[in-house]
Amino acid sequence: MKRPIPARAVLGAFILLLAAAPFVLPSFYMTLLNNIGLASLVVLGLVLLSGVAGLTSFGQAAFVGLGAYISAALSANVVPLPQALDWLHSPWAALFVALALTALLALAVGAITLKLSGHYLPLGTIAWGISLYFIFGTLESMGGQTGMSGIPPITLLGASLSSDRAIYGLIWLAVILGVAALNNLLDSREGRAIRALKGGMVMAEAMGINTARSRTVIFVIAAVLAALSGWLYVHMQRFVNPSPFGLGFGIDYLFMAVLGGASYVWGAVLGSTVIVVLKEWLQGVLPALLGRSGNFETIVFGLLIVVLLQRSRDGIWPYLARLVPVRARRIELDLQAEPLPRRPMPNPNEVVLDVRDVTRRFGGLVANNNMNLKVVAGEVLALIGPNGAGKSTLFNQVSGVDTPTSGSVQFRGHEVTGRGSRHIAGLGMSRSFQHVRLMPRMTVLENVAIGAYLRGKRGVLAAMLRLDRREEARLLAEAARQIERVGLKEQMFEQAGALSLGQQRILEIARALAADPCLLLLDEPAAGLRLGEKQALGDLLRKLRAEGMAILLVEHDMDFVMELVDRIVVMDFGQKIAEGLPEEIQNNRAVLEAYLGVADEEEGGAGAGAQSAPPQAAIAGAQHGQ
Ligand SMILES: Nc1ncnc2c1ncn2[C@@H]1O[C@H](COP(=O)(O)OP(=O)(O)OP(=O)(O)O)[C@@H](O)[C@H]1O
Repeated sequence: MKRPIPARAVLGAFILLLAAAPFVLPSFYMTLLNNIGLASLVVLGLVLLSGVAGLTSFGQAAFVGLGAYISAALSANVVPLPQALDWLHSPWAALFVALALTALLALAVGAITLKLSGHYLPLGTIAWGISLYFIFGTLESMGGQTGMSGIPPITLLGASLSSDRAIYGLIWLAVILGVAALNNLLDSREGRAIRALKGGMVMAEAMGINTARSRTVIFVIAAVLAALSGWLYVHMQRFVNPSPFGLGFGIDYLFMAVLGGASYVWGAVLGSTVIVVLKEWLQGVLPALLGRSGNFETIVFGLLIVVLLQRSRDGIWPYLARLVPVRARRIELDLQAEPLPRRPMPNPNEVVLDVRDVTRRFGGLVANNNMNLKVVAGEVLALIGPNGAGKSTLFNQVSGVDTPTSGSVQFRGHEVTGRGSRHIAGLGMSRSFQHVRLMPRMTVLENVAIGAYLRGKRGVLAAMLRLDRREEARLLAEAARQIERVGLKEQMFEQAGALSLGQQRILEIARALAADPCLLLLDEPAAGLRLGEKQALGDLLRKLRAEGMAILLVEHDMDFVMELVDRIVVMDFGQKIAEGLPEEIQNNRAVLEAYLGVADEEEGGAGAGAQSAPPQAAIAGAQHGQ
């Protein structure tokens, strides 16, 4: 097996090669490299948007056009300006105007399109992609479909970047800075929030992440990167017309992202390189081979997409990474980092959660019917009941995933009925899920750090510029402490997807604890755990209870419940049928009936059997049998 090369050495070699290129390569290759760099900038945005966050956009070429057209209009004096604003005609000033206007338009377009989900979102991006393209064609003052020339080159330190060789350095500087900024972003609090978008809105919002904001932020970043590419392009070509900004190019960019490896930042450069070079080569070879002219390369690309999607959805970056193994930078943990501030715990016996007459109807089905329960600080309350009793539905009403049809939920004295889960998480309620919701490709440490999202403040820009390191060290140290606390220290740097289901459940508890909650909602925490793991979980929950935490859990494992909890609420058909101490519940006839379907004693049969069995075993046995 090859020894991995340090990432810095590979990057250094790559930059050296890039720096040497203008001194050794003929003009044709400089044009090719420029085109690769320009495409890479757009595809970088797509990696963030589609690969990392799962939002597919076909419309990026239109943003390239926007950057190009705005800069062309300003710098070629198409827009008449008063003399005081003459400086706006410089390509550099035009760059800032182009980026700012593109960001504004992306905000507006994003506000409409990003509400769409599933395949409606890509369709939405196609719609505005086409619209913008046609708008460019209608700009008569800029030559309409024919286009316009006379756009000045960029000048830098008195030198005019009018040749391919001259502008090459600026293009690739932008690419390298773009790669660095995105890598920095993804390795930060906001980056984890963006990566969590792929895990679904419910999990991300429950961790306090404003998913709508995160989606908008990456949409704007991707649009600005595309506009930057457009600016460089238009001042390199010194000519603009709508054709390079149409839907076909939008598809090409997406293909570059998929081919390179949509979830790898460097995959953007790889995908762009392969497609730009292949296109150039095929455009020469295929017409000569077939004896007539035409865009035959499009057919080859179509076939290539189909093969790629079937054989390697992760693109070709993983193959390259295997060929040249790079030693990834391991996250550095500073366990001495100043601990994050903690929220004050509720007073002993303070009512932390108060559920009053909560009813939730789904059409004709009443999943929760006038449910009432209270959880006090320093108590573990179990919510039990047969499958379909309505426990998870109640969890959703409490945690803000869903809104009750009627009734109210109060958390620490705040009315939280119908407030979103993000708001409730901010007040100190944190949860795990019945079906684990974590990011399988992120490490255990990073997954748990998502839970601490609300305990940090540094934003996207600070992350890109690496100004967030102190806070980041504190967040990671907190995540590491919670991981140790739940007993997953050995697995800290493993991918979460490689853990057993039981360990993944424990990870979710660590993630919930990283939020510093005062109420913990655990949905079937013991499911899939081995005996030793269950005992360790029980010990942990007892310790948390002793610290004053309130815990509400849904659980089917009756041995686990009876040994651990202080009180039990039993549900059946959406209603509360019993409430009391574990020993009271074990002897409660209504509970036995609910679990075993026991009829009145007089009817005998199953009822008689159930009566003779020890109640706890009867409940547990019935549950397992379901
Ligand atoms: N979004 C929904 N739309 C329609 N019906 C729903 C919805 N969510 C839950 N239900 C129904 O509400 C009832 C209660 O379901 P719920 O998942 O809350 O039960 P549960 O007690 O958590 O069951 P389990 O122990 O199997 O998880 C079920 O009949 C279920 O089919």
